[in-house]
Amino acid sequence: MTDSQTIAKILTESLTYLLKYRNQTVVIKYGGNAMTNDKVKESILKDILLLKTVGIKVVLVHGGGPAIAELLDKYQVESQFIKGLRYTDEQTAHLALTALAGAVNKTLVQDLIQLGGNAVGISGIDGKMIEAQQLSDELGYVGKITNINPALIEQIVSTDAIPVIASAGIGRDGQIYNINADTAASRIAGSLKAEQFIVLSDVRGLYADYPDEESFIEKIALTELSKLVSNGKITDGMIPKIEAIKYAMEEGLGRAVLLDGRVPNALLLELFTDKGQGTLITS
Ligand SMILES: Nc1ncnc2c1ncn2[C@@H]1O[C@H](COP(=O)(O)OP(=O)(O)O)[C@@H](O)[C@H]1O
Ligand SMILES: CC(=O)N[C@@H](CCC(=O)OP(=O)(O)O)C(=O)O
Repeated sequence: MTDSQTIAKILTESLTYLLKYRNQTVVIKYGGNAMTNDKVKESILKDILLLKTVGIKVVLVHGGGPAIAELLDKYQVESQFIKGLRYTDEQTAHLALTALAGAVNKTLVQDLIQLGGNAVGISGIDGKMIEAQQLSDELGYVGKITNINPALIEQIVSTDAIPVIASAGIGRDGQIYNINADTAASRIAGSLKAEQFIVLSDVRGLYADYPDEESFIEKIALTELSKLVSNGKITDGMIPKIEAIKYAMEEGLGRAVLLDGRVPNALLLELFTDKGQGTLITS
């Protein structure tokens, strides 16, 4: 078969999937660790643009842990994580917002536009999209999400632009909170009643005994997941991801996928082929 015949065959075969996902909402959480390599980032953003171009309602929610860490370092502010969440004092809250809603958010928008698409960058503060209150005294200004107002996201989705959302929240009193991006993304996916929630990270997916390759999990149901959590097999940054997915599933989310953003075209392979790539979590 010639190259062009192969391309035509692939396009024809993808028709089933294109029809399946057209007009469906797909929320993608893009973690900061899968942003640090420019090639990986370009591949992810190209996939996201392709999804939008074929009529999928794509919503991008991003983190930026490494960018926050870099800014904190610059200002010599020490940072510590408690169960995967960053202790956030006033200065940390300010710098986290500066990094996430500033450079990270706007660079993603810039990149999507440079690649030929369109995007609108906002944070959870805009339009009171993510309402929050203090999660605990222990964590300072880390927010617990009390409500999601999805109207602004829906408005952007109805245009040619992809909403690019930085995780931050606002209290009733106007206090700004630092919100873990996995939590923000899963709650947004739940509130939009998304058909797919995809978490892009720098790990292949979920392991029953991380990092033992043999223990990689292709598919797991929510009930089994709870057992892994209580057995202490999920640690660090994986804790908020799993907690977030569990919560969103209790709210009605049907399935979520933990995907390795470092794999070229991971999103296309996941959505447009039979063979899933990462770990599929079902409700
Ligand atoms: N059971 C597990 N399976 C997979 N990863 C795990 C597990 N437990 C802990 N982790 C850690 O969670 C990390 C992913 O979370 P994180 O670094 O916060 O990603 P991101 O910045 O993309 O949100 C992995 O790189 C791994 O070190
Ligand atoms: C409360 C809390 O931990 N907030 C996170 C927000 C960014 C984030 O979640 O970024 P990743 O997705 O890259 O990890 C933080 O300060 O790092």
